[in-house]
Amino acid sequence: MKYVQFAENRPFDIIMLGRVAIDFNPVDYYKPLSESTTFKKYLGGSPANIAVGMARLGRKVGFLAKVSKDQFGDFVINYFKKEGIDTSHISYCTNGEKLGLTFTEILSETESSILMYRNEAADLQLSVDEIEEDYMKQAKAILISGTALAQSPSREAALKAMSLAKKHNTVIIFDIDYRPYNWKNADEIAIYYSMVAMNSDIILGSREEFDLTQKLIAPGNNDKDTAAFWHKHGAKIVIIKHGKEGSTAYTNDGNQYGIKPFPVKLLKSFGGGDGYASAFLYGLLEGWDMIDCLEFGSASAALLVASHACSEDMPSAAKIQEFIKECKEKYGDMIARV
Ligand SMILES: Nc1ncnc2c1ncn2[C@@H]1O[C@H](COP(=O)(O)OP(=O)(O)OP(=O)(O)O)[C@@H](O)[C@H]1O
Ligand SMILES: O=C(O)C[C@@H](O)[C@H](O)C(=O)CO
Repeated sequence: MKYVQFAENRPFDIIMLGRVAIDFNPVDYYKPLSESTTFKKYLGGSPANIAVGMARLGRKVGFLAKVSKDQFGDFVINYFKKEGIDTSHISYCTNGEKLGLTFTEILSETESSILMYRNEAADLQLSVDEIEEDYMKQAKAILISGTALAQSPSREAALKAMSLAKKHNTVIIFDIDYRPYNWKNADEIAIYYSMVAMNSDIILGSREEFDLTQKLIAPGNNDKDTAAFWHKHGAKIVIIKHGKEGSTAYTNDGNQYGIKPFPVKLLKSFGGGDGYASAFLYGLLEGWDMIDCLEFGSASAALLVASHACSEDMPSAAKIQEFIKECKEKYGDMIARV
């Protein structure tokens, strides 16, 4: 075992559970959203973007979700199919719930934000009935996105998937992925985030996301204490991201590995985390050393924050390799060992 033990001979490398949405990113950017008139439509939602990223890196990906029974729901299913993602466990909502819509505001070369419409969101309608034990044991890993925990019935569906994954030694990855919409209060966030983090092999989040997760059980931790806390509770890899300051992976053998971001011209501040997760997990499944997984993740993240889309611009392995090579030639070694 290098860092985590992936079960061999399973048809799926990873199954994602959580948010699927539609992104509308402005074509006429560098102005407030209130003034933008033209948008480009993309598949969106963090786990959906990660699914596309990993599929483009050649991994076999499945997805557990509900989508709206309309043209946008069809768009998601067709897009996933085109990318080679298994849609056998994606079903349509039956009570008129709609896919969430996300509008990106790109104000300037350094400032961007998102505006989400997620009332009665389709992805939060996933229920325990849709989590089949047989599907969970067909995957090497499952990724649970934190937004799936924001409301029932998706909350219980995520917890059921986690329990079944545990039963079948499917590696559990928790991407905290905090989005304020749909949560009621900070205690609720802390209760459900910590429940999943306690059972996860790999936890990915920003400092703010770890603070939210630990609010009730280990408040006020710094990064090292945070990692030690989750290692004590069973996590094997804890990744703490600090946006353009870079990120650090803490492994449960007591080592830590830091990576700086690759220099790029930022277009939007969203999607970096999704590029990072998909390329990092790809490296881990390939059995690479931690620092190489981080480098790949950081490079994909940089390509994503420099791009217009979060899903459509997910790079191939060759593109990431080429980008790393070019950056190293221009700027020297990116690896910040800490
Ligand atoms: N300005 C930047 N230039 C290059 N890389 C960046 C920049 N900002 C972020 N990144 C990369 O993206 C990674 C993830 O960013 P961040 O810490 O904001 O995660 P996140 O909140 O999960 O992102 P997301 O908005 O996708 O959910 C960073 O660790 C870094 O590698
Ligand atoms: O759904 C979101 O959180 C915002 C989207 O713009 C984007 O697709 C994303 O998920 C980035 O993490």
